[in-house]
Amino acid sequence: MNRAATVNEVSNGQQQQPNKTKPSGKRINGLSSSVQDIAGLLLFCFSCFLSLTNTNLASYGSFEMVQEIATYLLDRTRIRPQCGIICGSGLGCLAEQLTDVDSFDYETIPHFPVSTVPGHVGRLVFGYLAGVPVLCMQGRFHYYEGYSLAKCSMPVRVMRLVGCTHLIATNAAGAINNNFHVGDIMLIKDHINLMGFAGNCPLLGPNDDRFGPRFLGMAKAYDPGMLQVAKDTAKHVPGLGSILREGVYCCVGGPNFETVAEGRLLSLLGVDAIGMSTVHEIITARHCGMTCFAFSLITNMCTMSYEEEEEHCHETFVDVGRQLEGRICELVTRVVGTIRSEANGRKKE
Ligand SMILES: O=P(O)(O)O[C@@H]1C[C@H](O)[C@@H](CO)O1
Ligand SMILES: Nc1nc2[nH]cnc2c(=O)[nH]1
Repeated sequence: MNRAATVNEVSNGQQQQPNKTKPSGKRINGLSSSVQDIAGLLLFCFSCFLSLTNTNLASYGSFEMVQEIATYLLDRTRIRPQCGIICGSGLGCLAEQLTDVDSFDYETIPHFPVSTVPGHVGRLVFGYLAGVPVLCMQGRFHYYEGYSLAKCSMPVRVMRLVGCTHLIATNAAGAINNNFHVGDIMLIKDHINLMGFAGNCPLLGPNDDRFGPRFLGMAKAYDPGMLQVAKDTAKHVPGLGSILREGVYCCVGGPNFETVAEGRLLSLLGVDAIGMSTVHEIITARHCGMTCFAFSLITNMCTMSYEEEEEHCHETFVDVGRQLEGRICELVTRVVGTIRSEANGRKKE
């Protein structure tokens, strides 16, 4: 049995020891057999709960499984992407910019989860943006949909195995920073992995060195070069400079939005915007050596006082994305364009 198969079997709970229940009818510590039966039943329920919880947290997608998905896709398209793009809520328009596309609905791809959130179409789109071969995830997976963080981020490993060296992740987020406005674009310069603080991480479980190292530095998670390109782009795209911000993103599990106390706490921690994605995707991408760039579309202001009206509505968030389509597409196209020049530069060396 190979190591990756072991990872998977452990995560699916199939290799666990069967419960060793005590034979009923005997007296232990003076307890009657019916009390013991109830205690045994409770123990059984508790261990089922634990194993379910573990399945939800543990790793998903052995190297072989991810490779099978990559091969399935590469056998069906001639495009060899250099950059993966993840479209956040209301940002699916990015995929519509691609030319010469080959699309795959998630349902048709082996081992792929399905999208359950409105505004996340559920399609992988291969194509060209600014002449660069790219792979767009038109719809991502969130922890609150019931997927483990490893499963949410598994497509990033697929991107890597089909050849992507770069990742651009986008999301919809609520602003904590009160200098921000709805409709701003926040370039992510760093993140706080709050779920990781509680021991939940996409890299949980045995490490497969074919993906990346066991221990991973995250100090340069967001590539300073790509960040600079984005800032420079703002000088050339009308209406972009005035809405471009930079800040720290934090992912919470969701699907509920934050309480006032939670918003205030995250503000104290140095968070500028809160969302429900991206962090685990970036960790997974950095683990397999990808260069990362990410931004948040500010769709709402987080409710920071009890006097404020709470105005959080997913459908409205999706509309904010539609209104800014032009500038967002221009930003992403220009950033992707530099990947082509980078690759050409390397060829000439
Ligand atoms: O996929 P993203 O992170 O853009 O989605 C955000 C977080 C929730 O899924 C949703 C809330 O409206 O938008
Ligand atoms: N957690 C969280 N996610 C969001 N996604 C879009 N807006 C928000 C928000 O206010 N909070």
